[in-house]
Amino acid sequence: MGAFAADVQRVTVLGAGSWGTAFAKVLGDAGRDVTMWARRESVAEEIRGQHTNSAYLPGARLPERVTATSDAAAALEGAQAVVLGVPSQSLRANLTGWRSLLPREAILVSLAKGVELGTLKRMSEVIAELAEVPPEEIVVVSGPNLAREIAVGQPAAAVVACAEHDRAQAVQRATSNQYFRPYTNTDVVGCELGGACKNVIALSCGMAAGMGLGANTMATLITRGLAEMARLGAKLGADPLTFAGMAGLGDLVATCSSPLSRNRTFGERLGRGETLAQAQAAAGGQVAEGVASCSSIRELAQRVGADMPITEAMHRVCHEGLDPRQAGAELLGRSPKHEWR
Ligand SMILES: NC(=O)C1=CN([C@@H]2O[C@H](COP(=O)(O)OP(=O)(O)OC[C@H]3O[C@@H](n4cnc5c(N)ncnc54)[C@H](OP(=O)(O)O)[C@@H]3O)[C@@H](O)[C@H]2O)C=CC1
Ligand SMILES: O=C(CO)COP(=O)(O)O
Repeated sequence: MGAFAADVQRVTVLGAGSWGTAFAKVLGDAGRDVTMWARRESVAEEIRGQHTNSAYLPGARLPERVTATSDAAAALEGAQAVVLGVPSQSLRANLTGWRSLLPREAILVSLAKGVELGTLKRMSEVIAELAEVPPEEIVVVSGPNLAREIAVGQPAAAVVACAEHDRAQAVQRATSNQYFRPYTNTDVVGCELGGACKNVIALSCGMAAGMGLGANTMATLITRGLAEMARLGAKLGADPLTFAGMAGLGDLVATCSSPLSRNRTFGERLGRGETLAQAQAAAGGQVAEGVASCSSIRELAQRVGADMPITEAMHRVCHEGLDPRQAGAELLGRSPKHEWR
């Protein structure tokens, strides 16, 4: 029997946005007792009193066993697992405030899909650094999990990754329910890179859609996006198979094709000719992780010598003012090459 054979019953979810809230519902529907931390007391009050989070997940109802507070210390008391559900670029600042409150034995779970600007760290690396625990102990959840679909109980699968397999299994048990099927994996690097990179590829697919382009272009971007994330993964020690799984191809297909994706929608606006500021304003404060991650992933790729032309193009469109049409022309104008070499 592994160290985590006993069930995790009390879970804290830090972050009450789209995915933090939908994930709390997944846990509640799996029979766990969940306390959420919301940055705004009004959101916590609505979750406590009405079991809804109407700003983020209209139409969804949370189980009775999910409650919320805006007091992080109260939320974290007695937690057996702590789920980090805030955006990637704010994780360090948030965790700096929470680190002294984390129960020592709690399993730490990351939901965030991004690479930190500046440090170029994956989210599990940021968590391990601030919580002062070995990186092998951090659990990552990733996969094709558009929050609004999960929140109304539409069936989906995910991957729960941790180098220590019994920790992944404990989180797998805590999140398995009638509509959510988590698989385990020990390749944390691959799962995190898949989740972060697909947001950048979703931006490119949205951009293509905004320019009126069709299925062939989408399939090309998804397939070549998969090739470039796998190249980065190979340089960083990921298992190539991971990219064919939930956190790679699975999440690419969902995010690149769904109008519910914030990254795809953001790209679509750029493709229609809106500026970065206009697209940001239209997002209404909700995070499109690919906008920051295209820069951090590009830098990581340069550091390890991985060729990532779509990511490079997205960085130049988002942050250097390159016209999306010109980006497309430049991608097509690259010198001919073999599909894999
Ligand atoms: N949405 C989805 O379908 C999925 C998202 N993810 C990933 O989960 C992570 C969280 O995303 P998601 O829940 O969708 O994000 P949202 O933008 O929907 O919500 C972010 C949440 O974090 C809070 N927050 C705390 N500190 C900050 C800060 N400094 N800046 C911004 N927000 C802050 C927000 O509070 P407030 O409400 O007060 O702004 C809000 O509760 C991301 O990395 C995302 O890629 C993964 C799978 C699915
Ligand atoms: O990660 C997601 C689906 O798996 C959510 O994607 P968006 O952040 O683009 O909405």
